[in-house]
Amino acid sequence: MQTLTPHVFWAQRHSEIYLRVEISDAKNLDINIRENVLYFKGQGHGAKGENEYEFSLEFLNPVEPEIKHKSTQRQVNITVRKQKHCWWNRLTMQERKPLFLGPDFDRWLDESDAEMELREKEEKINKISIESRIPRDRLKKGYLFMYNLVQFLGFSWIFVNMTVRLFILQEDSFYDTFHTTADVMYFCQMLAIAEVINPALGLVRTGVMPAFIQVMGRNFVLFVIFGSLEEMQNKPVVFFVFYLWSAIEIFRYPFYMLTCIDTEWKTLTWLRYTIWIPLYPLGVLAEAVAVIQSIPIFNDTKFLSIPLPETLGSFLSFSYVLQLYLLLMFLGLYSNFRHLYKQRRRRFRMKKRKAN
Ligand SMILES: CCCCCCCCCCCCC[C@@H](O)CC(=O)SCCNC(=O)CCNC(=O)[C@H](O)C(C)(C)COP(=O)(O)OP(=O)(O)OC[C@H]1O[C@@H](n2cnc3c(N)ncnc32)[C@H](O)[C@@H]1OP(=O)(O)O
Repeated sequence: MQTLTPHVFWAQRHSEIYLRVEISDAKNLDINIRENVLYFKGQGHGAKGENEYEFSLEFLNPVEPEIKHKSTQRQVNITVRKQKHCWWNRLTMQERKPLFLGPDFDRWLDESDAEMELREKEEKINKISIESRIPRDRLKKGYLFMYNLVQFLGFSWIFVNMTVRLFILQEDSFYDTFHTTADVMYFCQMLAIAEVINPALGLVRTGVMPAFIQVMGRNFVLFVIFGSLEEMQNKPVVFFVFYLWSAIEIFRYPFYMLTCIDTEWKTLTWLRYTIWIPLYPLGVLAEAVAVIQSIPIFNDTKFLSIPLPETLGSFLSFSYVLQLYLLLMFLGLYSNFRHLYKQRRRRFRMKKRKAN
């Protein structure tokens, strides 16, 4: 068996070199790159029958040392990655083209065609990634739409129920708000925990902290102050707290529902980003009144108080937690008021920019 040089054909793209070695049924292949030189050795069937074949090529520019090769019945295909994404003037370091080397016209492209091919490939990838995002987007919007719809229905029921009772029973309706609406309020506020989870999972573009302050603040008042103290449940303050909470939500949730279907109703947007200005401080004030009214009840009943060792006194009253909570409440009000103010400015600035 003699050692011969095979015919080798080449083509390039911006990031790769393709070599086609004209030997069929190749075996015992040893192909590697050392110091930017490709060494090829192998047995196979070429123009002069079954022989050993070998060649080497020193590349014009640096290439990656790892190569991919595949031997078929007709040829050996080699792919080498360029270190830099660029177009080469020729393949080898030596200016004169080796005699055994020629262009692979099946894969040959000039620079501008290769660029076009690259752009087409990128466009295809972008299209695929957009297409794969569409069902996920639909699912997300569907979930948010349903969530907002359920909340809207819940808070509307509370608001309408309280309004009708106010018209019919007038002041008397203040005293049984809890017994007539608490179940629905429990349901809506438990569900509202999703409002902390949604931004945490990246389902809505907003901060986790404002939602956490909002949901935890309300749930503390609802479950701890009203829910656990029967003495609080027939106080008029429940009416004011529930009325103020639901008054904002009957605008906020339909506003979100419309954003889920990429629709905007200007009046609703204005209401969502404006009526919190009087409602939020009033809501916090009503909640603060509820907390203050509950302090003597917690003190008298010792409910939720922590028993202490005798040397330190008998109980650590829950009223200390409530006093701390009152402070937190005003810090929460400040933080969320600032957040909502920023959201309002961002929203109306965006609209102005769109109008110009
Ligand atoms: C025991 C531990 C306790 C620890 C806490 C202690 C602190 C206690 C402080 C308590 C203070 C709370 C008082 C409060 O309870 C009183 C009241 O509620 S009174 C009634 C008036 N209240 C309000 O007006 C507040 C209403 N609530 C809110 O506005 C939100 O809950 C809030 C998190 C405060 C702000 O919402 P957000 O940050 O989401 O702003 P945006 O509405 O502008 O939304 C931003 C973008 O996200 C999209 N988004 C958001 N949610 C949804 C959704 N559910 N579905 C679809 N899309 C949603 C929205 O469209 C915006 O997108 P884009 O910018 O693209 O338009």
